[in-house]
Formats: sequence, C-alpha cells, structure tokens
Amino acid sequence: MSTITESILPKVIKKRPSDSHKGNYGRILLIGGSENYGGAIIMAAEGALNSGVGLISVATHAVNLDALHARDPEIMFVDWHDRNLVKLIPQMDVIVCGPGLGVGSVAHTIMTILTQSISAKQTLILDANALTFIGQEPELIPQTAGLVVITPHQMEWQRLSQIRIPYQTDSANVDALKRIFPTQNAILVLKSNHTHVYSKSEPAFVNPIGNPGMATGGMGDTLAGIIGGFTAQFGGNLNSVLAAVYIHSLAGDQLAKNNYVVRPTEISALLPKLMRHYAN
Ligand SMILES: NC(=O)C1=CN([C@@H]2O[C@H](COP(=O)(O)OP(=O)(O)OC[C@H]3O[C@@H](n4cnc5c(N)ncnc54)[C@H](OP(=O)(O)O)[C@@H]3O)[C@@H](O)[C@H]2O)[C@@H](O)CC1
Ligand SMILES: Nc1ncnc2c1ncn2[C@@H]1O[C@H](COP(=O)(O)OP(=O)(O)O)[C@@H](O)[C@H]1O
Ligand SMILES: [Mg+2]
Repeated sequence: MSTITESILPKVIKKRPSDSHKGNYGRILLIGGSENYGGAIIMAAEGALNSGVGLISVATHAVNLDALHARDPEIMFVDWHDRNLVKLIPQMDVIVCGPGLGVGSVAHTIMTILTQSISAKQTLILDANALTFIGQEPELIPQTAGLVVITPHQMEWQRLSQIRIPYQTDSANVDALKRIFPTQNAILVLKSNHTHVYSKSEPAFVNPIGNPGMATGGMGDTLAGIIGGFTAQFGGNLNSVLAAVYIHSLAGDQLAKNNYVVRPTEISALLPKLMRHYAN
C-alpha cells in the first residue's frame, strides 16, 4: 500500500504555456442530473470547470438548464433527449457519466449509447447510477475506452462487486476490478474517509487526508468532475487520478480549518488557487 503525497500535485499540474488556447486543455462531457438530482451534475461540472478544462458540456434533463447557466455560463448545455448526443460523444476527450443520472429509461438509453460509442482515445469516468447500471447489466460495461475510472462509495462498490463492506480488502478489490474489467485499462477510486485507489498493475494507494466536514451530499459528484478535469488536461492516467483525489481532500482540509462543514461547491471554488500554487 502506498500513500498519496503532496508531491503528486506538481508532478501532474503543469504551468500553462502562453502560446495555448482552450482547445489545448481538453474537451469534457458530463452526463447526469435527472429532474430531482440536477445539483449532482452541476456540482460535477463545477469540479471540472474550476480544475481548468478548456471546453465543458453537460448533457442533462432540460429542467436543469436555467440553474446550470445561472451558476456557470461557461458551460454548454445539451438536452439529454437530444439525438445529437451520439455525435457529441466522439468529439470528447473525457466523459463523466452518473452523478444524479437516476435509473430511468433515458438514463438506460444514454448508458447504451455511451457503451457503443466510446473509443480508445477517450477516458470514461463512471460514478453513482452509472455504476448501478453496469452492476445490473454487464453488457453496459464499456469495452473500448482508453481508460475507465470508476468512483463508487463503499455501498456502490458492494453492489457492483458483490463484496460486502467489511470484506473490501485490497486484494479482494483488485481481484474484483480485474474480474469486472478483464481487458480494459481500469482504475477504481473506492471512496471513504480514506479513499483507496486501485489499478490493475500498480500497488494500491491510500489518500491520507480529508475530514468529516466533507461528509456532505455532492462531495463525490464534485470529485468525479475534478477527476474528469485532471484527466482531460493532464492525461488519462493513474497520476492524474491520484492528484485529483488528493487536491479534493486538500481543499476540504483547508476549508475545514475555519469551518465546521465543507460545501462541495466551496471545494471547487478553491481549486484555481491551489492549482496555481502547485503548478510546475
Ligand atoms: N444534490 C444532488 O442532486 C445530489 C444527488 N445525489 C445523487 O443521488 C443518487 C443516490 O446516491 P447516494 O450515494 O445518495 O445513494 P446510494 O447509492 O443508495 O448510497 C447511499 C447508501 O449507501 C450507504 N453507504 C455505505 N457506505 C457509504 C459510504 N462510504 N458513503 C456513502 N454511503 C455509504 C449509505 O448508508 P447509511 O447512510 O444508511 O449509513 C446508504 O444506505 C445518485 O444519483 C447521486 O449522484 C447525491 O450525489 C447527493 C447530492
Ligand atoms: N469522513 C470523511 N472524511 C473524508 N472524506 C470524506 C468523509 N466522508 C465523505 N468523504 C468524501 O466525500 C465524498 C463522498 O462521495 P459520495 O458518497 O459519492 O458523495 P455524493 O454522491 O453525495 O456526491 C468522497 O470523496 C469521500 O471520500
Ligand atoms: Mg456519489
């Protein structure tokens, strides 16, 4: 077991060259936000936006449009019923699917489209209800992504892996990751008060920081967006994921110094400052 340290941040976060434009910092699509869970996809999108992705689109239920644009006019909106979603997916570097997705029929259709259209050049991050779908229907497990990152909390991992929470040991977790994704490049971010990160070839990593002030709905949605932001800009690889996990908790710890509770949106708001500090 290795511990993620602060040194991962300057290793991953790069100073921006003057001669660059938004097209150099990645294109990301976030999919989720049913009628009742619009906040989840907005929080995920803010995690991506504030970690610096060049171009961000959100595919969600139309009821979420005003709230999304009132908070974040930088983000493009796509109605998740729109057939053009099929054409949009191949244009992306990274796709985050799941926050507030729900388990309705549109969500199911979207999962099917995604599984069929994802390519080896892309990173796919699956969170929340997207994990429910792949647990119930193995045909929805993406086969062709360049990298798949799954971000369950312990109960979501129990549902997907069939490993009950007390039995979620490192070796059982890696075995399950290999069983679920036998041929894919896959990373498991198993969230808890000390999140563990597993890949199929490296030793497990533990995140030593974070605090219980972060136990607020939307905290994981925000992390999924930050992982999307880091992989879109800094590459679809383990180090980008480790840096995203670490900076999410680092922001949480800085906020908890003077606050009893940490709001997920405040974590996102702190990212540009932290990234400026650690950029190398
Ligand atoms: N503002 C919004 O729009 C928000 C929308 N959201 C959306 O809601 C949807 C449902 O997601 P979900 O995570 O709330 O529900 P679910 O998957 O049933 O898990 C909860 C169950 O797991 C258990 N549990 C055990 N260990 C655990 C652990 N370490 N961490 C967490 N839970 C743990 C836990 O145990 P208990 O609390 O009973 O002790 C409970 O029985 C999803 O689409 C999501 O995106 C949220 O993101 C919030 C903000
Ligand atoms: N006690 C805690 N200490 C540190 N981090 C925590 C604690 N409780 C929750 N978190 C973090 O908050 C996030 C919760 O994720 P999740 O349950 O998916 O939230 P949501 O679905 O509400 O967005 C994870 O990143 C987890 O590590
Ligand atoms: Mg969650």
